[in-house]
Amino acid sequence: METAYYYDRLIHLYTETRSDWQKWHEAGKKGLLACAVCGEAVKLYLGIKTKPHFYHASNLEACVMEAAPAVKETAATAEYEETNGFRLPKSRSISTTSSVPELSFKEPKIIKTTCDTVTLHHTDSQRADTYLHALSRSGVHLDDFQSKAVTTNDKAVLVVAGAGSGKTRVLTARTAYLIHEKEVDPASIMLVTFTSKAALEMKERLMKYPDMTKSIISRIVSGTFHSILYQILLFHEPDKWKRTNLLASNWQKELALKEIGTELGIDMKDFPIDAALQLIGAWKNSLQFPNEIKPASDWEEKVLPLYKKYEERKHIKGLYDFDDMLVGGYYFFLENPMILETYQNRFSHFLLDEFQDINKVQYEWIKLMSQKAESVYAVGDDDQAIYAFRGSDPKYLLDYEKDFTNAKVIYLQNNYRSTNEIVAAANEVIKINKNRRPKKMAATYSGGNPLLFYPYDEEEEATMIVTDIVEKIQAGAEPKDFAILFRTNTNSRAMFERLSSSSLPFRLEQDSGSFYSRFIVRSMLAYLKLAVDPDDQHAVSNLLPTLFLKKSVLQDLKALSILEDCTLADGFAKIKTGFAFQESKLKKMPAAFQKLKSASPIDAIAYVEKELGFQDFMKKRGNEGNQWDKGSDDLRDLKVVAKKFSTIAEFVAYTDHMIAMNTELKKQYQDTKNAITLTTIHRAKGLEYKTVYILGTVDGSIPHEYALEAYRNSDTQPLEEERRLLYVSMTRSMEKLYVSIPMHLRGRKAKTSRFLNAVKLADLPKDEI
Ligand SMILES: Nc1ncnc2c1ncn2[C@@H]1O[C@H](COP(=O)(O)OP(=O)(O)OP(=O)(O)O)[C@@H](O)[C@H]1O
Repeated sequence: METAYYYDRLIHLYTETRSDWQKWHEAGKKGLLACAVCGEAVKLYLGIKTKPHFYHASNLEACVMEAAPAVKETAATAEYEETNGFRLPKSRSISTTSSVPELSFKEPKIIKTTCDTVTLHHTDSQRADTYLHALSRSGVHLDDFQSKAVTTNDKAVLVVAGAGSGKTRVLTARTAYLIHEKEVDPASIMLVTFTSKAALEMKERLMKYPDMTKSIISRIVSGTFHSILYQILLFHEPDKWKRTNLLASNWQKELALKEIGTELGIDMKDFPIDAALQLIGAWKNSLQFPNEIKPASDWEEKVLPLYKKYEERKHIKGLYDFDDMLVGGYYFFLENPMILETYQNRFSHFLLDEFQDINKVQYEWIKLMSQKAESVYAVGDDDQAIYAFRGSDPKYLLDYEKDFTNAKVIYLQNNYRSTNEIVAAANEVIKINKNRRPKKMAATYSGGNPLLFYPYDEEEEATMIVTDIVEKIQAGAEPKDFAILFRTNTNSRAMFERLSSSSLPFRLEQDSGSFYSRFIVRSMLAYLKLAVDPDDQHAVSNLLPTLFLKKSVLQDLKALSILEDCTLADGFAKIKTGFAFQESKLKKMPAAFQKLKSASPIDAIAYVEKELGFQDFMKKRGNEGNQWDKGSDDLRDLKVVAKKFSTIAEFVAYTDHMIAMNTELKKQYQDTKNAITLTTIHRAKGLEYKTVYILGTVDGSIPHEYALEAYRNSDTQPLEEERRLLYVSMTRSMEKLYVSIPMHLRGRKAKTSRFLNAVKLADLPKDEI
């Protein structure tokens, strides 16, 4: 059915405003839609594959579309007119006979792949080595590439392990092989992993290998660069590196930077400290020290003095952070050649995981340590290098043969994780990158094609995904089978909200707080909150910076409200700042709050923006900060939500509820193993899921706007890293991959990610709908 009653208005799906579908979907859930034939409650179906339609919640076959009356009345369009400072929607009549609007439902497409684009590499059961025989008998099968990688005798080896090619298997088998077949003392093996979890996982896997014992495994030196170096430093310089001197938490570093910034006269309120710390970390990991840096942008210029003082402060106070473990460790060995020699003599075999994400200090340290080693064995995938912003550099993997003479490079090109169709599509995307080792992954089994779908915007995207997950769970899937991947935390807002209002268990893997607590968002919401509650102190303190007023004005307002018996909102008119222009602006505030009270949230936001100086504030403050998050994006995102509400009271109550849910749900599902994963692509690295959804695959999101900006300035590296991010996200999927291409993002028309130009599309086969 394509028609239904919304209250007493007859609506038609394919002749009315496309942007209303989400509103109607929600109305259906609240029982506000009725069948145009029988009057029974109906809902609006918004899923990925099947065309949207109204359906009876109780009986699917109850009425047929033909019986529905024709739509005659007028419908709102996306056009607006200005009245008294508010933007109000203009009405325009349409009829059922009008042509289908531009934004009708866009059918999903599949990524077309031909089976001969990838050929399966054959595996070989002939094992020359006794230990590999034993491994095979115990269930650890290795293909030809893997066997070759495990048994190589070369001194410097680079295993280029494509996505899902079993690098963990190879690393663990290689470790066991060295011990059992080559009789290497486990204590002379150093196994470096990207995370402590990976080190633990490898030890657990090793336990299942033939002739492995706990005591053998415990003698292997394994862990992250940080943990290994820290143990060494703690052993040699226990006082300097004692635990109590560590700035272990982010908040400790943030506090230090905040104090330094204030000392330097920088306004640190809402300064993006996390991004500054990230840049400082990247500099340190690339062994760039404050006096040598030539800032390459305004942002770098801003952070450089903070970096300098931050280092000085730690030095004076005898403190250190995680990056110091690496830099300190490297210089410790440079300055103590005798100790260096002891370690060089001790470690004969270095095994290095995730080599594509190694940074300069780690690399230099390994080169130093391994000068006398029998083998340096690096495993990584240049197509999965995604940590440049932290100082990692794939060039070490790309230039391996230049740095390690006579290095042998072995490729693992069988992907055991994903279907042929997913692997082929991912190959097509990544092969456009120039800065890579050419390779082509081959899959080991076939399945369904990856699918592209086209929601109207991020709201509809979230709804479609939830519908799809619910259907799959009803058909037997489990919540843990699903991952929803997004580029940056702000891309997860709508998805988080939709999952929160469903009963699906999900885990949000992110550190940042709620979208509604972000600087620009809470500043704008402060106006709306004061319109609803003129005595909301919290709102006043969030609003003051937008009017360029000091924090202390809150105290003045409180005093005024008592002395003059008025609300805090009315008090604005009586504030004395000493600047005539500012005071005359403040005088208008109480009337403005009154006006806002009766406006719809979207009109109210437009009014605050244009009439109350918020746009000026945004220009001066909102876009401050780093290249990833922009205040203007947040405001546009807020408008997308605002459109869904007709009163400010409802809207602000919703935002408060979402802030509470952010904390609540994090706690609720923290330990639930069987939950949907909602995570950034970065955090999904190394993981695999049966079904993966990629959100917002449009230009400006993937690739991120900062990479496009760099590209416009002739720097292609960030764009290549963004392409790798798409590759990593595609290859997390084992069986089903859904790529979402919203037609609008943050209220603006969006364009399909340029990365998808590399794939060929076809219609979804009828039997798959
Ligand atoms: N020879 C093999 N035969 C069958 N399955 C294998 C083989 N090698 C690896 N696998 C399986 O393939 C999957 C992918 O392996 P693994 O997670 O080690 O890949 P990876 O190289 O680390 O992937 P990525 O780099 O994409 O995270 C795992 O489920 C693993 O058990």
